[in-house]
Amino acid sequence: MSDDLKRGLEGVLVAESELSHIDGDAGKLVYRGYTIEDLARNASYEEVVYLLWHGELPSRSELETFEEQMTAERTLDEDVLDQVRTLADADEVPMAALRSVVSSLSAHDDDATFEDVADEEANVRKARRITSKIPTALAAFNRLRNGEEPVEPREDLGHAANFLYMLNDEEPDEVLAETFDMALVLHADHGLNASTFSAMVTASTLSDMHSAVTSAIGTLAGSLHGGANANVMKMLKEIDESDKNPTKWVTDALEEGRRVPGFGHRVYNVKDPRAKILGEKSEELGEAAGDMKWYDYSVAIEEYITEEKGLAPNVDFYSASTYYQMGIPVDIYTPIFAMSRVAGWTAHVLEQYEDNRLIRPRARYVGPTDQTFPDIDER
Ligand SMILES: CC(=O)SCCNC(=O)CCNC(=O)[C@H](O)C(C)(C)COP(=O)(O)OP(=O)(O)OC[C@H]1O[C@@H](n2cnc3c(N)ncnc32)[C@H](O)[C@@H]1OP(=O)(O)O
Ligand SMILES: O=C([O-])CC(=O)C(=O)O
Repeated sequence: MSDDLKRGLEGVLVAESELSHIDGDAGKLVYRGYTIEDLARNASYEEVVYLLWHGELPSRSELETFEEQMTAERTLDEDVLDQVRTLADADEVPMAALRSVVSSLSAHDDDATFEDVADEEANVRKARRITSKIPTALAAFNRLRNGEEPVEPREDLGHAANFLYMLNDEEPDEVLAETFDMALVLHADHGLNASTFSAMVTASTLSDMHSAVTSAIGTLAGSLHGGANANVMKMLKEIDESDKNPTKWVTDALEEGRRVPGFGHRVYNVKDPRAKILGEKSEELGEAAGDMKWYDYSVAIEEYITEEKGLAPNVDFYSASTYYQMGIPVDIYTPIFAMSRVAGWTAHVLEQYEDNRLIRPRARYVGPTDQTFPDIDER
């Protein structure tokens, strides 16, 4: 047993996985051997989900069947919708609302059990239901907190387009639907990131799929992980409202010891390939709107931080200005990340159950030893 301390488990190999691979020096990401660039350009989110869960890309007929199965699970049970309403009325934080709702989905899932948690077919069905229902719950939550009634899912729209439709009560145009679909593809999996690892730890105790996804949502919410996308947009807006240019604002922030959201990564030593693709999308959206402000601020910050700190943008940096220009509310950026990443979480949970070993590391004890228990009146 080694006594080397690996803080944050940095670089520690804890599992074998066939799902995704990151080459942090080359800035390359693949899902099951397909490059992220190829998938972003050619695959729909549904195709990527199928790839992650079933090991290969679907044929046309397999995809049709899969899309029908996903579509059939979109509707929320009335009780769950009531819970969404209650959370919206309480003005709950969107990630917390999502965490609570996903947890309670098990109450209405016939496959939910703590008995036979590793049943693969049941787990794929549960993963399908959770993945299909998250967009409905999130769109309904956003509408209800704004005093609007939820919009029923449509069967003739894909996963991405249907979400935007339910969010806005308006069918998105092709550019918006395709951009959003691509964003979902880009966020679907990413090795053993913290939230995925969290899901795996939960599954490794032979707890169930709903618990694993609930753990993962809680983990994604933090500002060092998925929560950074909303913080990037808050920063861009703060810059816009200040009398400083982006470079000055960031210089001051760094001098105050603040971290700049959307920069740095545990695995990438170069620019995240997803940030490159999202940066292009952000630029295209700016050009289409005739307003390059958000993209220009982002580029100025990227140039400065790369030069000054040697840090490159991660996925959260350009997703922020992309979503903003699509009219998506800032505080649901991280729930949208979850809406996509649920594919990866559940795929890793399936892998974990397949070859399970309890995940249980150790801490080096540095506390006091040999203490004598004092009587309560002597403390
Ligand atoms: C989807 C995702 O989860 S992508 C990541 C999203 N998170 C963010 O964008 C938040 C900002 N980024 C960060 O906080 C970090 O880069 C992390 C958490 C992502 C990675 O952190 P780690 O691998 O633990 O690197 P670590 O925190 O040791 O940083 C190394 C050095 O770079 C600095 N650094 C890293 N990121 C940043 C940043 N965004 N702004 C300023 N300095 C930074 C650290 O201060 C540290 O400097 P030091 O050695 O002088 O103390
Ligand atoms: O891999 C990580 O540590 C964080 C990340 O980029 C992701 O989860 O997409």
